[in-house]
Amino acid sequence: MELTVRTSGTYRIMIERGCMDAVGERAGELFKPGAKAVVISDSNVLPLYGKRILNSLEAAGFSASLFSFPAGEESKRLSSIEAMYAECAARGLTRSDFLVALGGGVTGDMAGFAAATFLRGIPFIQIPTTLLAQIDSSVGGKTGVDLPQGKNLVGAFHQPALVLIDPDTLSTLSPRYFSDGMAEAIKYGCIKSRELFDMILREDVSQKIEELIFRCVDIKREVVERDEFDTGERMLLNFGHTFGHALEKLYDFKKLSHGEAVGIGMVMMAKCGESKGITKAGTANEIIAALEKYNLPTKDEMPAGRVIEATALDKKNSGNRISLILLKEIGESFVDEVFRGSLAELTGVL
Ligand SMILES: NC(=O)c1ccc[n+]([C@@H]2O[C@H](COP(=O)([O-])OP(=O)(O)OC[C@H]3O[C@@H](n4cnc5c(N)ncnc54)[C@H](O)[C@@H]3O)[C@@H](O)[C@H]2O)c1
Ligand SMILES: O=C(O)C(=O)C[C@@H](O)[C@H](O)[C@H](O)COP(=O)(O)O
Ligand SMILES: [Zn+2]
Repeated sequence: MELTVRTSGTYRIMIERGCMDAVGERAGELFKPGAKAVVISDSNVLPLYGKRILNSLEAAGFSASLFSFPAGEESKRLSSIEAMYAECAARGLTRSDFLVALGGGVTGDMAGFAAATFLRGIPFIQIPTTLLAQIDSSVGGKTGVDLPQGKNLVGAFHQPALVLIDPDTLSTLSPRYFSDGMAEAIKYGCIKSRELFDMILREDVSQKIEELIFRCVDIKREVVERDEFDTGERMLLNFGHTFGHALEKLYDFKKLSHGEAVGIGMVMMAKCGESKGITKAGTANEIIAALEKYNLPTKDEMPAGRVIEATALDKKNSGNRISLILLKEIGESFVDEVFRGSLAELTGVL
């Protein structure tokens, strides 16, 4: 299966078992013979797949090397980017060379940010190896890192030159991180497709993984093509993230994974919408059922007041107003800008 994304950069997304071994050949269509490549991966993924990527790039005539950082969200910080710059400089990368992000969303977001900023921008390829990265983070060009003050507070838009999605890599992924990706899949159903939501809720998605990836990525492609720089419709992809990101930050990026936090955030937002009569009654319970099917948490003990307070640095704030992503019902979402002060009245609902 294949898709093309037409944004500030136009690029192909391939969804095919084993396609990571074709990275050299595919890169050969984009970069000059002999170009240098630094493959960026984390300490779990590099030993699993690093050599295959290196072999494929070298067989195609590229001069490739591997760079890894300690796995986990806690590594998604500026000091890791500095280490990546040092590696790029040590290898003498120029603007005709490229990076390869091999791993989950943490790897993709950071390698993408290093690529966006080293020499003011060099190209990069995404080879996502988690379900979350395959259905969401590898596409659309949001790159960046967390700060202790909040999630993804530093970053850049930088589209990849190519995305190679190899569903075979999911065979080594832990059940926790498979579930993590399912939270973002549930998000796509919530914001854009009742049919996708029903498939996720009622069918065995492990038997239809390519279809699931294709459907999610195709939704993301459509949204990002219409609003690459996140000024309107793209904010819908942030459903569940306002409270989700706040929770991740409140636990110092340690307790909850991104998907777990977003799942809780989606339930909270659906409850807010129901309490205001905006969201169809019963929607929060439908989301809870979908999350439970994939062993995801549906609530957290963090006091609602603290969660609301921690949304102060959310990027959807503008002056004293914040854009919330709400559902009319499963499959239909919209952006609603409200006064931040009005969030306080939600504490009783959450
Ligand atoms: N840029 C975007 O549009 C976007 C979208 C969604 C999420 N994100 C970001 O993505 C990050 C979460 O991504 P994630 O859930 O992939 O986390 P992750 O990159 O930390 O990967 C999760 C864990 O799985 C391991 N792993 C990865 N692939 C594996 C494989 N095939 N086999 C065995 N282990 C493997 C990793 O080493 C890690 O321990 C968050 O920082 C989030 O903010 C970005
Ligand atoms: O691509 C987008 O746009 C998204 O919002 C996708 C989200 O799933 C993802 O978590 C993204 O990194 C959130 O971005 P942020 O702008 O809220 O930091
Ligand atoms: Zn997300």
